[in-house]
Amino acid sequence: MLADTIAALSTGSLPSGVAVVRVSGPAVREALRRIAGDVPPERRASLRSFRGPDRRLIDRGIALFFAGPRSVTGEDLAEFHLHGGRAVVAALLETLTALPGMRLAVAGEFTRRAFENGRIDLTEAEGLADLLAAETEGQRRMAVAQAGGALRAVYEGWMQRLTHARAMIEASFDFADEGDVGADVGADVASDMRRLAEDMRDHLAKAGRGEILREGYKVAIVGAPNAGKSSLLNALADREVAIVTEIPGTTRDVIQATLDLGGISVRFSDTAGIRETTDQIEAIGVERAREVMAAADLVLVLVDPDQAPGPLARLGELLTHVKHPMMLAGRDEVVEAPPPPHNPRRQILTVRTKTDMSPAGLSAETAEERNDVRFDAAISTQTGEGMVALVERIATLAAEAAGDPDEAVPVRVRHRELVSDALRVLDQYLADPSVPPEVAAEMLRMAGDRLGALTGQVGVEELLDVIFSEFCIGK
Ligand SMILES: Nc1nc2c(c(=O)[nH]1)N(C=O)[C@@H](CNc1ccc(C(=O)N[C@@H](CCC(=O)O)C(=O)O)cc1)CN2
Ligand SMILES: Nc1nc2c(ncn2[C@@H]2O[C@H](COP(=O)(O)OP(=O)(O)OP(=O)(O)O)[C@@H](O)[C@H]2O)c(=O)[nH]1
Ligand SMILES: [Mg+2]
Repeated sequence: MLADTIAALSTGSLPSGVAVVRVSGPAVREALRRIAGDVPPERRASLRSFRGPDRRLIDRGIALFFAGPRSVTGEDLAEFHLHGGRAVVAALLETLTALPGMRLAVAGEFTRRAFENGRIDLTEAEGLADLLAAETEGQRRMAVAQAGGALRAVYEGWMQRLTHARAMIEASFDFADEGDVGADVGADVASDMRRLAEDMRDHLAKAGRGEILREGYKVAIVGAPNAGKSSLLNALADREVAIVTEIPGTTRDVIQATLDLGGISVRFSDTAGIRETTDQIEAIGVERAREVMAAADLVLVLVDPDQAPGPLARLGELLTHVKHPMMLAGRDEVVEAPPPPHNPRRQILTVRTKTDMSPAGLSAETAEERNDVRFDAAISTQTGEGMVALVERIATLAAEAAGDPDEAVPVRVRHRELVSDALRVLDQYLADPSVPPEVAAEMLRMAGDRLGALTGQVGVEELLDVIFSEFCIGK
């Protein structure tokens, strides 16, 4: 596969000001000679006429040549910078793919070659994928750190410690008959492995933060029908995402809008008003609201204090629901379906809505009295009152939950699972470090293999297609 030379448009959709076509592999020099007339000096922008097989001019543009292994892919690599017209790019790609050994690249293939040639490890490749997908400053910072080797450094550091420990143990059983070296080595090794297990536990404790940065901080907007949930979503998104009417039970599905709050992607979900209902469609909506609530990082519980205090209109009762999302009101039994994974970091903010409508007499205190719970915020989507304060509050909570984007934390489920696997084996060893040295060494090898799978050194062949297909063509 690496024998092929690959070509692709690496810049965005056409037409564009300039388009960059990248070519990587053994036929690069020949392609440059045929199309640009010569192999330009390495790593220098050179103006050339690009010509087709008939020697006719395709375009005049910039050619760049990177000799392997000093290139992104580790192979000979050329870039053709041309005018970004559809026919211009099509003519160049046609000329290129007509050359022997040349074909179009598949998605992620340049990056995959960088990996296969040892230029980057798997966590760096994942970081690049995230960098291309980054939409907020937090996502960009996290991805650029990971693409630059922040996670790789952590995992390779751990692997080195495991390898060192194993070497010490293996040396001890080679020289076991030369006095009591073995016992001392065992104690030293066990104490460093205990520290390593702690480092892994700290790292795992931060997994949620990476996932929040990468996938977004999830905010559920819940409350009784007509509380003003969809109005809040629309006000936040600054457009009519959800239908708003004065009829209770308007929203039946989960409606989402994503905002960039201080560099963190925050995903708001508007939900169906929670109440007992015989309407089958609405009931499904209520069920979905519970699921969204359970998985959220933050639940905004909205209450319109003027609303007739019917079932679940009172905040106290509603909160019981929010805290136990899978329990149905007025029923003792838990819903049959297995509860969705309950987010342990979940926070709750109570929000009083429609402050513009409250009769003059209904002070905040009275509103709280009526609802037997105090409100964290009070808003009117009509006048905008309280909106800035609420958004700031959410932004602060999101920033706290996401933590420092520059710190190397596990960002994918894959990272969390493999580190957990490694830690499990290590803990097993630590539970009884006095096992025979052969067994101890084998356990440490197993833990190291799990980390090797993280960086792509060990048994990940099946995974590679999945990871690299995430990229666009030309990357
Ligand atoms: N035109 C262009 N811009 C681009 C890229 C590209 O491929 N082409 N990149 C695509 O991702 C990024 C830059 N990444 C790059 C990473 C390494 C090397 C490189 O030549 N590395 C060699 C030499 C290092 C040196 O001399 O400092 C090496 O690592 O050995 C080039 C670009 C973003 N901008
Ligand atoms: N005066 C005033 N009316 C509001 C405010 N927010 C919402 N409303 C009105 O309250 C009614 C219900 O608003 P929605 O946003 O649809 O309420 P909801 O919670 O999404 O309702 P369901 O989807 O039925 O659960 C509509 O008539 C809105 O115009 C507000 O801040 N002030
Ligand atoms: Mg609604």
